[in-house]
Formats: sequence, structure tokens, C-alpha cells
Amino acid sequence: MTIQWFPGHMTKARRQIQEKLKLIDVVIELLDARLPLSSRNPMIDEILQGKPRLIVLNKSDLADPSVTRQWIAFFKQEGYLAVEADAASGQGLKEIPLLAKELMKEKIEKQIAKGINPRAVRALIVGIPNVGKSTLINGLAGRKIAATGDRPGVTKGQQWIKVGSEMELLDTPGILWPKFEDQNVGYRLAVTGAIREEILNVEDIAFFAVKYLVRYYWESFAERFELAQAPRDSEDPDEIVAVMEAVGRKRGCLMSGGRVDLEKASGILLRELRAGKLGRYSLEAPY
Ligand SMILES: Nc1nc2c(ncn2[C@@H]2O[C@H](COP(=O)(O)OP(=O)(O)OP(=O)(O)O)[C@@H](O)[C@H]2O)c(=O)[nH]1
Repeated sequence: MTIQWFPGHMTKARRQIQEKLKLIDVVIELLDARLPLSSRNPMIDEILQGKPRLIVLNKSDLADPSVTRQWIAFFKQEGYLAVEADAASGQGLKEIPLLAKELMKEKIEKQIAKGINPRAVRALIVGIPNVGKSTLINGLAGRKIAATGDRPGVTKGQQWIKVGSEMELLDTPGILWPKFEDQNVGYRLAVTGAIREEILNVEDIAFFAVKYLVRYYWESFAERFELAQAPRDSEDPDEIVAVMEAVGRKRGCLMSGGRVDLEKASGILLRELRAGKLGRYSLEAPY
């Protein structure tokens, strides 16, 4: 699903999340492990109004494991509980209800001291489009959950999904918008496929990706496309375009006269990258 975010949509999304906040104890903020800051909503602190929060770095199977470890340390230093997960395979999901409960520890202890039997912790998943919210809900539920949505005319009955005996999850996630002002954020999101290619030019997206990969992941990049020579200067645009042309020649993207069809080559490169064929990579690091 791709959403065109206009100010009215943002206000509506914010209002919908804030309505749901009244029903829950903790928020599970889902970020993309490959680009945790770029996949984060710019107003998240304001929107969540101090609700206890667990940060889940999803799609960690696609991210560079050493960079993901740095991100976990970074978020912990910022005072959050943070874990990595691969919602698609189920890796890392078992810990989530335990950590949600950990966030409520003090309240639960107080209730027990007063002789009250604490109920299951109620949680809401929030995140930008395509970050894996539905996949995580299904993974935690252990089955496919039908999205009941906030469609007009449909009774707004929220459904609770039981996750073991300790957590209950709202069946519809909170959808947030990404940060638009920073062009590099847009490119990082586009590289992962979270923004449609009609919005940003495919060659520009591939250029951005190649520049980054050449600098940080040259070995796996060179291996995939059988490239011998690393560019001398990864800041030189001509050298990056030369790498893209070499990729195009390897993939047979040639036009009449032997020129490389860069648009086609860019499309192929991004597809292979998104499918994990170039290995695991992260597009930003905290340090
Ligand atoms: N490799 C990998 N893919 C994942 C993971 N989680 C989700 N995906 C894939 O990412 C894509 C988006 O997942 P969704 O669960 O639909 O994301 P969403 O946040 O609900 O998206 P919207 O409905 O657009 O808000 C799907 O193709 C999933 O299969 C993961 O941990 N690893």
C-alpha cells in the first residue's frame, strides 16, 4: 500500500493513533533495521505522549548484523528497550511480549501489592507503511488476522489478539508517515522499496544505492556483479555511473550502438538488492 501523505492525512493518522492510545498500555514502534532513523516518524515522541515504548528493528534478516547491534546499543543508550526481529520468519518475536511486560513492571508490581490480579499487557503496533506491521501482527498472533480497518460505515470495534497469556494486541496497527523534508531519507526509503519509484527517479535511486554500497559493501557488490576494480573515488559521480554501466553490461542491458540502458540496469540492480541477493546491508549507522 502506498499512501500519498497530505497534511490532512497526517492529522487523521495522528488522531487515529491517539484514540487507540487510550486503550493500550505500551506501544511497539516498528522500524526498519536497515534504516531505523529514516523509517521513523518525525513526530513520534509528540504523538505517543509518553506511553511506554518498545522499539523493534524489523527486517533484521536483510540488515548488516554488526550495524544492527550498534543500533540496539544506541536506542538503549537513549533509554528505550529495543530488540531486533524478522517478522517474516518469526525470528525474535518470542521476546516481544516479555519486553512489553517488562515495560509495565512497576505498575504490575504495585497491582500485585494491592492484591489486584494484573491483566494482560495491552499493546499497539505503530510504524510507517511497508515496515512489516501486518506481518508482525500475524506473526505474534500465530495466524493470519483479517484487517478490520477504520473504514467509514464499519463499526469501529477494535479486536484484541491474544499473544500468549501475557499480552493482548490491537488488531489494526497505527500507520505513521515518514520524514519527507530530508532528501536522503527519501532515497534510503526508496532503495528499500518503501517509496514508489514514480515519486523518485529509478536511476537516481540506484545511483544513491550504488554510491553507498561501493563505499561500505564493495566486496559483496563486486562479487555479485563480477567487478574487478573498485572506483578510486566513491565521491566522484562519473565513477559511480561507470559502476552502474558495468552492472548494466553484466546484465545485458544494452541499447543500439552498445550504450548501456541505465534505466533498465537500475531497475535490475534495485530488484536484486531488495531481494537480498547482494547480501545483508544497512543504509545508515548510528556512529
Ligand atoms: N525479509 C523480511 N521481509 C519482511 C519482514 N517483515 C515484513 N516483511 C515484508 O515486508 C513487506 C511489507 O510487510 P507488511 O507487513 O505488509 O507491512 P505493513 O507495515 O503492514 O505495510 P502497510 O500495510 O503498507 O502499512 C511484505 O512483503 C513482507 O513480507 C522481515 O522481517 N523480513
